[in-house]
Amino acid sequence: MRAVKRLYRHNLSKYPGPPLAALTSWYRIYYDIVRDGSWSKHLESLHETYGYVVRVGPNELHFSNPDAYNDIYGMGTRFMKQPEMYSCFATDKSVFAMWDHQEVMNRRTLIGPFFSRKAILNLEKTVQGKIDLLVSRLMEYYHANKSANLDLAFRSLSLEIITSYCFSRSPNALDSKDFRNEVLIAIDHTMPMIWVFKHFPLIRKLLLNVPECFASVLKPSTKGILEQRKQMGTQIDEIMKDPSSLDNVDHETIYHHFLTPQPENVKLPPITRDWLLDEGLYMRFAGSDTVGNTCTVAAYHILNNKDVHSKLLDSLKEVWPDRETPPSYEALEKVPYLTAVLKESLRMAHGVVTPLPRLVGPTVAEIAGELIPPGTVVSMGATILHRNPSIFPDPYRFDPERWLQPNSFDLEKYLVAFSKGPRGCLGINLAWCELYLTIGTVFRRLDMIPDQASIEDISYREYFVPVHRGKHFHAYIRPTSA
Ligand code: HEM
Repeated sequence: MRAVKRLYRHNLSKYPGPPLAALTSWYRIYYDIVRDGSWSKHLESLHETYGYVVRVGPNELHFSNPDAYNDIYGMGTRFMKQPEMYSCFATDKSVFAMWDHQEVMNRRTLIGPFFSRKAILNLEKTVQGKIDLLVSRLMEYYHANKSANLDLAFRSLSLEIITSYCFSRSPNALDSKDFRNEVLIAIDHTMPMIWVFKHFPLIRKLLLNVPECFASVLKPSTKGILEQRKQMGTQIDEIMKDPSSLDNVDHETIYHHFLTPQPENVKLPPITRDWLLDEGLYMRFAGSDTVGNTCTVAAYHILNNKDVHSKLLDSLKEVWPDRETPPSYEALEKVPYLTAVLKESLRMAHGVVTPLPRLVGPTVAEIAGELIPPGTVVSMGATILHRNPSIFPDPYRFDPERWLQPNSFDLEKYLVAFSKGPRGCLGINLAWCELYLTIGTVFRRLDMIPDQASIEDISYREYFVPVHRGKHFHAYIRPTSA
């Protein structure tokens, strides 16, 4: 009876899609868990078969029409994030997982100045210092005549930057042997669990409440989450016990902002350990692999395309003639070819690969010309937009020139790696700063040669963010000649 209702008498019955998807959420579970992070790939084939709007779950629609992206995520939208998806990161109290619109706006206002362009410009020297350290670590591979794992190297760098900035602590990620830092290993073990957490929330609850003495006997994929919480919890305990300890750090941290007393009319939850822990864990996750992945994808394509590589180096030399004297971040931002390379890297890396689910309501919403009933989960994946051949011809080709044409400005609205609107990326200024300084510095100072590279090295499984598995992209390192 329920099956008949879902198929024929549901308010989404008129939308095309596989009947099994309309009947049960096990359809999605199969692609998330059994086919191990392959949902967004599958969505591409569903759109080829069923058109621009597909019923992909009993209560869920996915769109591929470019206009839909703005209707779902753009400025002025107020759709709630789908709780089932956002709770699976086990950071329920973070701004990322919150859904009350006003509360989110208050929280974003509180932390916004910490990630403003002004704050990031003040941070430039710190970021450049960490990148210089990465370059000198990579030079050790030159002296040892060994190839370096660039995936881990870039992720170690972004982890180091975000941890130093947000918490004024260093995980010493760039000092770890072969960049195998324990936080990165914990993230790698944790990410595949998100689909289990999403579809089976009871497992998440049980796991997070497991006594520490049992944590050591859990398998690595679950132990990593608990370890991460424990490490960050220790710092928060110290701060909550003695807030004046924050006076001794050399720059502001996220805690300085979160612990600032707010006017009474600003609706914010009381400061608790759980809140600070969830914010901290999410910030570290949001700020590390996203930037690291984009750098890896950039490096892979630059090094596998001689023309792009030499044009990039020539354009960098114009603003950076003396190898030992780096220009400022603001000077690098003005190098058109570097900017084009970074935009193309963001397009190919996507940022977040899982379509970001939003809940329509409280009234009917118009999305790409369709009237969608309240309670429907809607989404449109960035991969679908970034690979749309009518917007980005030959979409699998890394082609920075597409961003340098007279009408390239029109393309900007289709680059959605940072998403858009009221829930767009909060760390976007920091991300751009890291991308300019990292790719600028690494390619001005180092000449790299891929080590038996294939596109497989940057192919990914989808665990919300892309996780590059298998061999990882390696390259031999040598200094540039001048
Ligand atoms: C290349 C780098 C980055 C990319 C591509 C990226 C992408 C994104 C995307 C797509 C979202 C929306 C997620 C959603 O709606 O569920 C997001 C949100 C967010 N990002 Fe980033 N991000 C990057 C770097 C950073 C950095 C460095 C930080 C610093 C901590 C950061 C902090 C955040 C936060 C806090 C949110 C949640 C905002 C909210 O829900 O209101 N991101 N990011």
